[in-house]
This record gives sequence, structure tokens and C-alpha cells, in this order.
Amino acid sequence: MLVYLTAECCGYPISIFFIVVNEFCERFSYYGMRAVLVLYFRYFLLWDDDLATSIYHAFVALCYLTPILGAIIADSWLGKFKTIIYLSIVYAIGQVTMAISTIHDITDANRDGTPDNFTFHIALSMLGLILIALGTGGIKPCVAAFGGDQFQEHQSRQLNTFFSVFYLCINAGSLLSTLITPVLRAQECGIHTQQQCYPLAFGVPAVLMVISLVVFIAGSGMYVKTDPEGNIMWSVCKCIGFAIKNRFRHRSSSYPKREHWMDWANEKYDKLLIAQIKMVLKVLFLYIPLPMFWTLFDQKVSICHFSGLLGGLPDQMQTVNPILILTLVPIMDRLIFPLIQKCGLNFSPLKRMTVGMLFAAMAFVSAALVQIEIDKTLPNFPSSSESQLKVVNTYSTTLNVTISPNEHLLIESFGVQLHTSKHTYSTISCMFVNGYTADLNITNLDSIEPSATTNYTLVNQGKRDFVLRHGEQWCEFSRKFGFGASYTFLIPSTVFSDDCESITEVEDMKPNSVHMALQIPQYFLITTGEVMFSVTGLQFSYSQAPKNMKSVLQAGWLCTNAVGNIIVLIVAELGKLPKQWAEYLLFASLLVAVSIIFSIMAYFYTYIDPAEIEAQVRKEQGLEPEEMEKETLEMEEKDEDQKNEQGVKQTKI
Ligand SMILES: CC(C)C[C@H](NC(=O)[C@@H](N)Cc1ccccc1)C(=O)O
Repeated sequence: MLVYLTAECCGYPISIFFIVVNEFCERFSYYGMRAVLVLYFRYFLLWDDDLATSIYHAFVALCYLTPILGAIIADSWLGKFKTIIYLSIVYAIGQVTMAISTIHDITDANRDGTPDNFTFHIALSMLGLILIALGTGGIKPCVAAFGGDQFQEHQSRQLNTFFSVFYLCINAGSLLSTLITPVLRAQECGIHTQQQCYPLAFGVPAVLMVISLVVFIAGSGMYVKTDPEGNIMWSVCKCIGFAIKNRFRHRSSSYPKREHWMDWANEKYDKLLIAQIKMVLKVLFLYIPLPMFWTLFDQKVSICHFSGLLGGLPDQMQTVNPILILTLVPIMDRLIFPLIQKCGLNFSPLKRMTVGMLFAAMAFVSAALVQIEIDKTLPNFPSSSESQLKVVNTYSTTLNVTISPNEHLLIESFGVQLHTSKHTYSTISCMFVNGYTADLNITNLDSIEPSATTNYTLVNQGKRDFVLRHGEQWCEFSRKFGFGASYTFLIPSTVFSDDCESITEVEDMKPNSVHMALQIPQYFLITTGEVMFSVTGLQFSYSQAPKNMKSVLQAGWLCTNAVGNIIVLIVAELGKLPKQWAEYLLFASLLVAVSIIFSIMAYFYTYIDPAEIEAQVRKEQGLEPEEMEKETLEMEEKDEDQKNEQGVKQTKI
């Protein structure tokens, strides 16, 4: 037996320092790259919105599916230490490849600032992303489990704190990179022409991944390293296969029942392996309802988009979650959980996870309430049996418009009339209406022909300046924009003679009057839910796994996230309920239902100490006779005899 003497600091193994720093750098690398990925697709590769978001989601889903591969490699073949090193190298190569693919000068032969060979950049970036997905997902279940392996039996309290610190590092890394990489992208760089600096935005995450690898290797001499016990996953599969086959062979009621269906593998497989498989299966069964939590969690960011509360700030919203995690984890760990314990309540891990789910459900109820308030401020949209018509009068006097048979609209010169009628006309919307006699150029918009309109264009909140141009003539005007609002600008023929003064502004949709602060409870609730659910889940998966399958159970835990992500994509495809708030309430109710199911399952779950069970099985194996095996063999012989007898009878007939 290998005994490790680990160096300690304040009761913690020193090797942990290298592991948490490694995690911080790795998460910086991952989230930093992710923060600018869609921008790269949209503005460098010039993909449309749909393609960019589809490839982005496919990449994220792949990152959450590869942990299974990493766990199999670690537990069955290379061990966690070597798996982390090899897959980190793959990961770093992926990040460097990705950074190289963003250098426009490589293919910009005509030096116009855009790449000439998009196929080259696309191929390189796709290769980079595949390597990154393999690396980041592959090492994910191994790093947490490897961290746990560093603790001795007497350090169980420190082990729990480790998982909280580990989670803090994940979020510190993601917070910093989400803030920094978009700023790096906004810089200008290039050899021949100056462009937005994607190489820097992707290069810094690549450097952080190399640092992460170097830090991990630096701790090499201090780690507790456990070698895999042969191809464990293959043995597990064979053992489960045999148990099923054996159970089927002995389905007659004449055979005595066994406590667990896996006991049907007793004849051929080691009792220790069977006991370990039982532990893993029990936990995996418990995980079945959990993807629902992640489905809601992953939808959380979309709440902000759809509610329109934070219309222009999706980038910043990405930082709210890690900021709250950094504050809530210490509060929970140091204050709330000890307080609950002091009150004599047993707040076991599975109870925490259930409460975490309920918090997430409450977040969605809160989102629904905010949405109802927002809906009150929105204009009345036409129902399915109505359509809307907007008429803009650019004529010099008031006009009377008749809509057959007998509806009338009176529109002043340069006025707008919105009219709703049953089954008449379809909605016409615009941003700028050109009443000038010639083409006009407006800053950041294509030129507009006379009497034509532009599409609605998204503008940032606050005061914005516009410059109108036609040949040598120009004028400038400014307007203030509120979130969620929509405006139409009517440009008259006199626009240049009165220096843009005569431009008429029409407010099509009012700005949001619902305060942004109403968003805070949702975020607070869902992040409290995340701390209770996710940090506890990480600890639970480690503590309930047998020694030789720690990474596998971590991968199982991460799989709940992958399935949650896939459900989000399916739900998005299936479409939405007509009322946003109803959709939020539906999700909240589903999660409450799932948490009730989970709490029932949790009630029947008995916490185990895998090391104790393993020791007990070993002891039993040495002392007890194989009663059950003998019994089965006897029954099999009887069965065989019966069959032979029948065979003899049949031939006689
Ligand atoms: C354990 C989880 C499956 C993934 C974990 N994620 C987090 O810790 C998130 N709080 C990070 C985050 C950052 C920005 C916006 C939303 C979420 C991880 O990355 O390991």
C-alpha cells in the first residue's frame, strides 16, 4: 500500500494551491475565449446571427459532453494526473490555433483589412474549437476529483472547503476574463491595416492556458497520484452486461430473489467491483431529474434579453453571476450553513440541492412577475385577428385618408397615424422616413432613397448623434434613447435648410418604465440556488464515488449540465408560449415538480462512505463462504436436468 506524506499548510495539503490556481487560469482561458467567440463569428467571419449562435451552442454542448471521454481515459488508462497534462496540452494547442485563425493579415493579400481566404480562417478556428472542447471538457471531471484525492481521511472538513474554494476560483477566472477579453477585442491592431484586435482577445486566453499547464506541472512533486486499476470502465460494462444476462437466464420464479439486480454478477465478478458499481449506479439514478435545474439556469441570461430590461447590456450581465457567486459562497459556507447547523437542523447535501432547485424556481416566479409589469408598459400589439397600419404624411398639408368602406384617418403634415383594424392591412414600421427629394446618407446606416424608409436599427441607450448627408450638404442632430423604446424619424424636404431642426420624432414604443433593480431578486435567487445546488453537487459526487471511479462520477455530474443545455436547445426549437410570463411560470412549476420527485428519491438514498464499504467487502471476501454462488450453481444444474428430461420426452414422442 502506498502511503503519501503530504506537506500541509493550515491543515490543507500544499498541492491544492497548484490545483486551484490551475483551475483559475483554465476558467479564465475558457470563459475569456467564449466571451468574444460570437463577436468573432459575426464580425470577422461575417456569419449571420443564426449561424453564429448555432455554432456557439454546438461548441458549448460539446464542451459538456467530452468530460465522459476524459473520465474514461483517467479512470481506466492514464490516471488523473497524466490525463490532465495531456489534455491540457491539446487544450493549449487549440487556444493557440484559435488565436492564429483570428489574424486577418495572414490571408489579407490585398491589404483591405478583411481576410481574402475565409475558408482558411474557418477551418483553422473549427479545428481550434474542437481541440478546446476536447481539452476543457476532458480535464474538467479530472481536476476536481484530483483535487479531492489530495486530502487524507482526517481532512474531511477541509475537503468540503476545497470544493467551495474551487468554485470560487472558477468564478473569479470567469469574471476577470469576461471583463477583460471584450476590452482587448476593442483595441486596434494589425500589420498592414489596423482592425479590431481578435488575436489579442484570443491570444490572452491561450497564454493563460499555457500558464495553467505550467502551474499544474510545477506542483508535480507534491501531488498524491493514484494509478488506475486496469481498464475499470470496460470491467464495469462487462459486469453490468453479465448481471443483466444472468438475471434473464434465471428469470424463473424457482430461483431465489437477490437483494440487488447487480448481485446476479456474483458468480463471475469480484464482489468489490459489484459493490462499487452499485454505489455509482445509485448516485447516477439520483441524477436523472437534475438536468431540469440546468435548463432553468441556462435560460437565466435569456430572461434579461427577453424582458427587455437590460436591452443593451448582455455582455455585462455575464459578470453578475460570478460576482454574486464570489459573495454568496463565503456567506453560505461561513454564515448560513453553520447557523442552520447550530439550530439543530440536518441540512444534508441532498436537502441543500433540493432547496437550491426551489430557489431557482423562485427566480423564475420573480421573472414572471417582472414580465407582467413590463407587459403593462408595452403598447397593444394586434391580436391574431387584427393587423396594424401606420401612415406617414410627408405632404405639406393635413390629409384625410379613407380606408374602405368607411374608416377615416386625419393626419397632419408630417404626422403619423397608427390604425388598428380587423383583417385589413399589415403592419408597416420604420426608423427613418426620407421625405427629402434625393438620396440621404445617415451615420451608420445605408443610404435611403427619397420617400423610402430604413428598417429599425438597434442603437445604444443614452444620447446618440446622427449626421445626415447629401453630397456637400449635411446637418447633425442628437436624440436620447431609453431601453425598450422604438422611434420613427420623419425627414422633411427642408431638412438641410433648417439644420435638421424640422426632423419629427415619433415614439412608436415607450421606453421601459420598470426599474432595472427589479432584476436583482431574480439574479440573487438563481445564484443562491446555484451555490446550494452546484457546489454541493460537486462535493456530493466526489464523496459518494468509489476510489477508482471518482472522475467517472464527476463526469456523470457534469452530464446533468450537458443534458440541461440540450433541453434548452430543444425548447428553443419547439417555440414559445404566447405570453413570456406564462413560460416563466411553466418552467418554475416544472422545476418545483422535479424537486419534489428528487426529494422523494433523496429520502430513500443512504449516504455511504465508499472507503468503509470497500474495506467491509474486502473483509467479507476473506471470511465468508460464497453461499449465494453455490445456491445458484445448484439451481442451474437442476434447471439443466429438467431441460434434458424434457428433451428426452420430446424425442420419445
Ligand atoms: C459546475 C458548472 C457546470 C459549471 C461552472 N460554472 C460556473 O461556476 C458559473 N457560475 C460560471 C458562469 C460565468 C458566467 C456566466 C454564467 C455562469 C464552471 O464553469 O465550471
